[in-house]
Amino acid sequence: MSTSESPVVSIASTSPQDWKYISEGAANIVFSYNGDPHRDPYFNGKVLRLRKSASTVSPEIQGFPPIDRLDDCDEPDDPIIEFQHKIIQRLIPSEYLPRLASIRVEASWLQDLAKLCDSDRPSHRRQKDGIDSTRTKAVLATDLVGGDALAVEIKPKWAFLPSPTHLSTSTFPIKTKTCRFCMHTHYRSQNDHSIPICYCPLDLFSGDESRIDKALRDLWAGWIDSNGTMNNIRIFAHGKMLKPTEPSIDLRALCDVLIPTVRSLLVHTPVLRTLAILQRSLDVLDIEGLSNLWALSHIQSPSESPAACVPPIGSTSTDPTISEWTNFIDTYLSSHNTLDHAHPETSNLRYYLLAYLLSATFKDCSIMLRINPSNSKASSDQETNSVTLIDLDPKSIDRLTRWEKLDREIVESYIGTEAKHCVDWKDNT
Ligand SMILES: O=P(O)(O)O[C@@H]1[C@@H](OP(=O)(O)O)[C@H](OP(=O)(O)O)[C@H](O)[C@H](OP(=O)(O)O)[C@H]1OP(=O)(O)O
Ligand SMILES: Nc1ncnc2c1ncn2[C@@H]1O[C@H](COP(=O)(O)OP(=O)(O)OP(=O)(O)O)[C@@H](O)[C@H]1O
Repeated sequence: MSTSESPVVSIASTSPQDWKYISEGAANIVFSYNGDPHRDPYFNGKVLRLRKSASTVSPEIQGFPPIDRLDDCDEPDDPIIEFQHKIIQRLIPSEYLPRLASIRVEASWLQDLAKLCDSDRPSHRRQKDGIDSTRTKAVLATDLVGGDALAVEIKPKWAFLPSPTHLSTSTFPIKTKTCRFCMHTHYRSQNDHSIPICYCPLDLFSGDESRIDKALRDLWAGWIDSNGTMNNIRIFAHGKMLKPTEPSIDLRALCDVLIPTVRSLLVHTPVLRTLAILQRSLDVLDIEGLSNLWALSHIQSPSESPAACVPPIGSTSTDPTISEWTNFIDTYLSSHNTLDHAHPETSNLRYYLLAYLLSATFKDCSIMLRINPSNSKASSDQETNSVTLIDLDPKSIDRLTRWEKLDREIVESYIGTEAKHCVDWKDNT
């Protein structure tokens, strides 16, 4: 597949009917190429990742120019392409990443695809959003679920307990005992009693085979209990997402194949450990410490208003450009460990803001595990099992205010509950 530097090809040489719905998240919807492999070989083994927009929001409100004013050449490539190429690949070896390329798309083609896929989409997503047909560029990526392989997607979420250094006296006893994911699950379960509650990411990230096994069995139980709607685990066969209630599935046999194979893949891949180290080291202050540093730097700044008027965290900051990200990674790789994180300097506020944003990317990505059928004939081109990280988009700095508020609400909702003890992998090393 071409890289971001190559000429951008157009989707128009395929028909919307050639694309099969795979799945979607909050921001993107993904289709796999299912057309004639000889007519359009460029698209074989690829998925199309399209941005979504809120159903009721007009393009002007989303901040995009209206369609008739968009010059095709003006729309930049989706930011994930350059971000993965120039930033993520300096932290994660490219063998664990899908290949990405930019592709031209057209409004009428996208609108036809939107009609075709409507019935495949989950109703809670359909009510909220749809394919953003004002975009003129999308992303082609390696298809990680197609072919004969089984694929398991795990969204592991937060890998660590925070460093106690910057926690307040009230949050310290809670946040150092129960992990953020388990508290978030508890918070959500107050409004939705059907949420599966067993899975703990610290088991999955523990490096300990029996705890990884427990995490996988908890995810499996969540998959069954939620009828495949829990977003922390998805299972695909022949490019299609499975539901546990599908009559053709032998659940026992599937579980017996999947859990040992996925466990073995996870025990042997460096990906989980790398993710955990990145998440932890980039979120070294916790949102509480970052918020204190933000407030301090605004109080100290002579041009700012008095302390009482400190703006919400991140609200007056701009999103980093790619060159700022590049400088950040240079500093992270050369000097992160030399900084005194227990006493962060206000002059380093921007560094810590970017670090937190990047940590958020690694807290929200997913791992795609491909398991090839063991009974297939051995051949020279037989694929091996693989582990790939997906959904490594840059996060916007305006999320910081929401993350700070959410952190407060999650912890407050946990006060007074019987605290779950989540064991951090760092305590075992
Ligand atoms: O805030 P969280 O931890 O709930 O994470 C959001 C995810 O919810 P989850 O907890 O995985 O169910 C959420 O996932 P779902 O839509 O719930 O599948 C998104 O991944 C969201 O990121 P973005 O809007 O795609 O950039 C995620 O938002 P960010 O926190 O990454 O901004
Ligand atoms: N390269 C790929 N091959 C196969 N399936 C994919 C690929 N990339 C994404 N998918 C599927 O599409 C889904 C949505 O993609 P993605 O996670 O990138 O969207 P998102 O909106 O950013 O998600 P989230 O809400 O979790 O942030 C994934 O959860 C996965 O099931």
